[in-house]
Amino acid sequence: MTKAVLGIIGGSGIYDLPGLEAVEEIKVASPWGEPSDLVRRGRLGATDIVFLPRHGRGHVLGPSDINYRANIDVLKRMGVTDLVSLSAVGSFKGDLPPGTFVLADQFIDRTFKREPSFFGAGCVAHVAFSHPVAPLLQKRVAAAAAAAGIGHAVGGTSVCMEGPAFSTLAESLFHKAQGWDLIGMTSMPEAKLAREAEIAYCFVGMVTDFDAWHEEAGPVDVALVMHHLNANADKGRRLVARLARDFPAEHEPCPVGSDRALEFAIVTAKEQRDPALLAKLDAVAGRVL
Ligand SMILES: CSC[C@H]1O[C@H](OP(=O)(O)O)[C@H](O)[C@@H]1O
Ligand SMILES: Nc1ncnc2[nH]cnc12
Repeated sequence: MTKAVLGIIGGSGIYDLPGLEAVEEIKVASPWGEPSDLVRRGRLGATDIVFLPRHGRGHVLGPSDINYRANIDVLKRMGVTDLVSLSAVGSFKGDLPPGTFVLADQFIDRTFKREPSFFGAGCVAHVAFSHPVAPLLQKRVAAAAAAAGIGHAVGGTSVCMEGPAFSTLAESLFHKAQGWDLIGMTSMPEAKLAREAEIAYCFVGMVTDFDAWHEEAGPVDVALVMHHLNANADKGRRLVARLARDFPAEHEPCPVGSDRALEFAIVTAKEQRDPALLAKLDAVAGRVL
């Protein structure tokens, strides 16, 4: 029996959660470096919430500057069992227009400048990741979106680019031609690291634009993103409030194994493991080390 703690990562436009009660701001130290900001712990009704703005307050970090490992590590240290990631995304589908919340459940990783794992030389691990999103958490988020009257779609593939520049027209047409649904800059390696930390993960892509492919809408720029971001941010906060209302007190075991991903993942022989790396893994992998 594990007490559920709901983590929320706020993306562009979501730097706080105004409804949070009994809020404490906590500087959580991480052996993985500096997280994006102080974490804010509080309650929404009966649910414990831990909030972290991905880009930091004032949006000081770009997508390649974020220390994704430190962010996931501090959320784990705060007891987060279930994590909802809010993210502004572009859409490749005419029927997923700006304002739609898309609960994508597959990712394509096209990043190349980020640390993708807590593990490596001295403690090698390979987690299963065929189903990166936790279905029960996703079901709860979808139910909350429906109850809050937020237009949403369940399922889809989101490609994560390095950025920070948006895509060229050729890249956008290429991504669209693959049949992918969304594009963003932050789902990777966030979702991979959440899996390594045995945290159930649900991605909410809040559509702000049609990237560069749409002839009438014209190519994406920050002004367009910001225009839709503010309305999306209010809906994102409403979604979290509705989700927290009925969130179970106990973490629900994940049918795809998000919460026990390390059970058989570590392959380095016990006597060969590097004590310095093991010390850094205390929160993420303490359960199995
Ligand atoms: C401000 S537009 C591009 C920026 O917005 C998205 O951020 P997030 O995923 O944190 O909402 C996108 O990934 C880029 O980082
Ligand atoms: N079109 C786009 N490409 C990448 N990241 C985004 N975030 C919001 N819109 C985006």
